[in-house]
Amino acid sequence: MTTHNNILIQLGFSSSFENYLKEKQLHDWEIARITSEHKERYRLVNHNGEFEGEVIGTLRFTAQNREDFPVVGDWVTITKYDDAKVFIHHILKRTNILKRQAVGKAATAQPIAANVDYAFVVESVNRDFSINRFQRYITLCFEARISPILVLNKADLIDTDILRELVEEVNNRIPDVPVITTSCLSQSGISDLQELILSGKTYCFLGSSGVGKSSLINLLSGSEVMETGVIGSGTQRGKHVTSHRELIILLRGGVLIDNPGMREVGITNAESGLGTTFVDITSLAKQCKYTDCTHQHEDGCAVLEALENGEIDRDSYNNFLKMQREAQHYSYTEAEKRQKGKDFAKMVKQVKKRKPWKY
Ligand SMILES: Nc1nc2c(ncn2[C@@H]2O[C@H](COP(=O)(O)OP(=O)(O)OP(=O)(O)O)[C@@H](O)[C@H]2O)c(=O)[nH]1
Ligand SMILES: [Zn+2]
Repeated sequence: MTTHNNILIQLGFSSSFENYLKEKQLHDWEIARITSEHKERYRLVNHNGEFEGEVIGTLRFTAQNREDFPVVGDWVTITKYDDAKVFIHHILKRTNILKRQAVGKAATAQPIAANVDYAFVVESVNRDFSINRFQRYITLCFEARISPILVLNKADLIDTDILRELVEEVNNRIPDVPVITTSCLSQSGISDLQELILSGKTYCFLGSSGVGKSSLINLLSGSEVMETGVIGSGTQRGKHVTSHRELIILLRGGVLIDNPGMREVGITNAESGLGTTFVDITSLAKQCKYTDCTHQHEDGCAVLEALENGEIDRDSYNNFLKMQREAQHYSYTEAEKRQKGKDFAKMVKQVKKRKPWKY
């Protein structure tokens, strides 16, 4: 039993899920984690190996939208009906969910991954580099209650001095988020990245196309991907190797999520994340004369004043306005906002407490 528990913990199972099982009287059920989803066909993994699954029963009939179905990273309860086939009955309460929102379709956020602890936000240091984009991704992470880690990849393409300057600039603009530099070509910094990956935690990779996410994932997983035979015991051993697994379990610990949806995660729905990325601006905003100040032309605007005095960065300010507009466009319901505000404050505390890394 202990071995089973250990494997589940390695796969990302934690006390919050355990508490949920107890609370809902589900603790006698077998549980598994979703590793991929394709048209309502699921792949799952647990201490007994890998399975194919489908959603049945109450879960299926009460599901109203896409979010009510399992996504990659979800923990679910299962029953086996065949050697490697299972029915999925319940989704354990998610710690968070990452969504993708097609531009122009304000109402349809598509869930792509659940229960993600950390995001590696990747940019390449050559021509497309943008701190604003970093800020926007970080905001998205905060919104989803995911702790961001910034990765400046393709370090081989620029001078060490310039790289150092870039890191300094990022640290100045985004002080409370860890920054590391990597090169997939020379493999420098890859071990730093590896060190950040903790056993039992789940990581995703965000960033524009071509910045090197796949290359990083390949280097991190390499030969160390946990194969079915290692996870499974007895009859399932080595039998059902999943070729398109989107949840990669590293042998040395840690779970990486790499699915196609992740590549399209844009920068929307970011309103409640604004407060952390732009903490200087939002705290100033409280001193504005008008509570509904837009910080663009009003009398007694503390933000504009600080901008004039050079106390806040103009790029940050412009970026803040842009994101504020986007966030309003994709705004949440009031109830959702209230809940998010609470969760968010808790998360900010956690991130600050966490910060075990220094550049
Ligand atoms: N010079 C250099 N090239 C790199 C590095 N990392 C990745 N590349 C190259 O950059 C290109 C894009 O890398 P990918 O890993 O496919 O990028 P991606 O972020 O996964 O891109 P999408 O799949 O489109 O999201 C490839 O040609 C890589 O070989 C690096 O550290 N240095
Ligand atoms: Zn103002």
